[in-house]
Amino acid sequence: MSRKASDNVEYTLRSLSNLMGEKKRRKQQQEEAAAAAGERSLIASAESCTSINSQSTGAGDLERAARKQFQQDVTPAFVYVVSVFSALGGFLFGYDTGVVSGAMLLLKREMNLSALWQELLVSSTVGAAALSALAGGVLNGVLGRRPCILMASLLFTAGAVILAAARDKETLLGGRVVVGLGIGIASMTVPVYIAEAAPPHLRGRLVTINTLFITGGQFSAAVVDGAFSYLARDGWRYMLGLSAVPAVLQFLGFLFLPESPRWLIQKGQTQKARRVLSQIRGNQTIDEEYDSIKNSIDEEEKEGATGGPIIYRMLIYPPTRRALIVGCGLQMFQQLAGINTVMYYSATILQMSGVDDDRLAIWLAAVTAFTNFSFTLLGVWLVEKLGRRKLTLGSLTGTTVALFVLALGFLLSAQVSPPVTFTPGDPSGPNSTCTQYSYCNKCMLDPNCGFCYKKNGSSIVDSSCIPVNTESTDRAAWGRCMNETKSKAGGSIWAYNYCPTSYSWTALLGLILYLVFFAPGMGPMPWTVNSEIYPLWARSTGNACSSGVNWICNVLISLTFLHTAEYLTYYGAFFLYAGLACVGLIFIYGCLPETKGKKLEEIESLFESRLCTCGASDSDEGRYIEYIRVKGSNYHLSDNDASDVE
Ligand SMILES: O[C@H]1[C@H](O)[C@@H](O)[C@H](O)[C@@H](O)[C@H]1O
Repeated sequence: MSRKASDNVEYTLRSLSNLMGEKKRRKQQQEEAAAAAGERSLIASAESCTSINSQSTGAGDLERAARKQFQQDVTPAFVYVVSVFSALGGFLFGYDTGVVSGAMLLLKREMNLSALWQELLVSSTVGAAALSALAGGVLNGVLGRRPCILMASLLFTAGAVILAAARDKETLLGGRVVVGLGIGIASMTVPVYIAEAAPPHLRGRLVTINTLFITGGQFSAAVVDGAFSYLARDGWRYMLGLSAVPAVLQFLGFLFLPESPRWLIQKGQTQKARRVLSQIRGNQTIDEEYDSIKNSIDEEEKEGATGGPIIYRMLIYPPTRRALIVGCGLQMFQQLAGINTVMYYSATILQMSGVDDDRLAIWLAAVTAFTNFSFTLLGVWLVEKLGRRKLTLGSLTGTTVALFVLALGFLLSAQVSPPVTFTPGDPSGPNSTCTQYSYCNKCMLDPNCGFCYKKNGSSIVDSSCIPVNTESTDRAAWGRCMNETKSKAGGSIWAYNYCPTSYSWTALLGLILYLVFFAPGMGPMPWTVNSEIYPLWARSTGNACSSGVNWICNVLISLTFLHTAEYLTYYGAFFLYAGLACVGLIFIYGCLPETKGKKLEEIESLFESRLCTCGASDSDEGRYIEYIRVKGSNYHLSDNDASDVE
């Protein structure tokens, strides 16, 4: 800022302080008293005051200048360091869930893995993550956030070492379970830790960075998969073992990073909490924030004296019960909208669209992961501009449309599905089911069969339906497509899981649209919103439950996709996801309140009215409360009302 400009700001800030005058101080005293009795009244006063504020443009300018000044000196670099080191947990979550698909291509050959073992290696991680996310609630409450993050990084490191050194499939399974335990704990702890350390005006952005790291981890995994796929032997050891690097980095970083100040206050370690809070707030006075956290904890303790397990107390207390329903609902709809099916089957979708080279498909899958990553970046930018509610609603609307486009793509492809024109003799006997199908779409829906064809220009010739090789779906059990080498100039092409048609590009369009819309909102918001909607006493348990729901629905959707497609066909499955996304849209429209800019201690009041009327309060922009600091003194933005400026 130039000297002149900064003088101006100083001048306006000084005038603003003067304007506040005696009346301001009196009002502050009243507010402190009100704060001790609960902070509800602040919201009401903010509602009325903001409308008066908007009448005075001059006051608006002053506010803006003051806010700018405030934001400049409240965001010390340390809070970013804390967030980035925590978000390495998100990176490992993404890397370890993403890397397995590429590693599997090599592993299944080298270790001769059956389909059951392949499925076990993929889903054991997700299953273990579901269990440890649920258990993470207790661990977080008892041990604190920092030991849980340290524990997760140790598990990630141990898992990576076990996997890289594995000699048999049983050890691989053990390693995948250890990694899954780390993922579950990290997925529920990291967002909570960041939310508790962040200042309110940056909280959404910093927590969303964690999801950026998740999708960044998935993208890095895709690149590593691509690079090591050229290594015929032991490539998978590097793919699976490389995650030890960020895991060790996180472990070392967290040896020096502090515990969450809110957890420390809750456990009565107030001196330490003060030290940590001033460390992460840099040059700012922390008294107001400290008192507000302390008051709300004292109040919670008085109210929560009823005893019993936390989950029981959450369920009998309406605001936390509602928050839990909203949090779990968001996580459930994130998975029911099919993100991991789309990511997992992106290779198939790409092949459908005419990519018939394996290597190219692997690299294009990296492009898909990159789209997910780069549009999550858009979410990081939008979350503090649009707010959580608008971002989630916009994102899910687009995602639903994309799912319909995907479904239509599969439907059109099925309708113009190429016929079987060539029926070679089956060496195992004449009655193989595959050779009895007369169209590709029937053939592709049978998991035991694949479509083998040649291309003459753009038309499909010499097409047959052949049983798939029991060891690898990459080739036919016998005949022209037995060899994995693909198409190349006039050769035969093996299509497993898809049919080549001229409408295949609609599926590619659907895929791109899906990621563009899903990534900025539905990807990160369930994690972000869950990190902020529970009061402190219920935060670990609430996040444990909602993360558990996320992982359980993840297993459910990815494991049932193939069967769903078999019963309902591919387009039927995507129509089903689109339908579920519509239900999610209604739920979010009705039930998700806006939490942008609010202090964690204020958010509970958003769930005080009946469930699914909270969405309505979003239009009430007057509920927005912001604290700004002018020349070292804290004051409430709503104090700048007409009577102060007269
Ligand atoms: O928020 C994340 C992200 O969207 C990932 O891409 C997805 O794989 C995860 O399941 C989800 O929880």
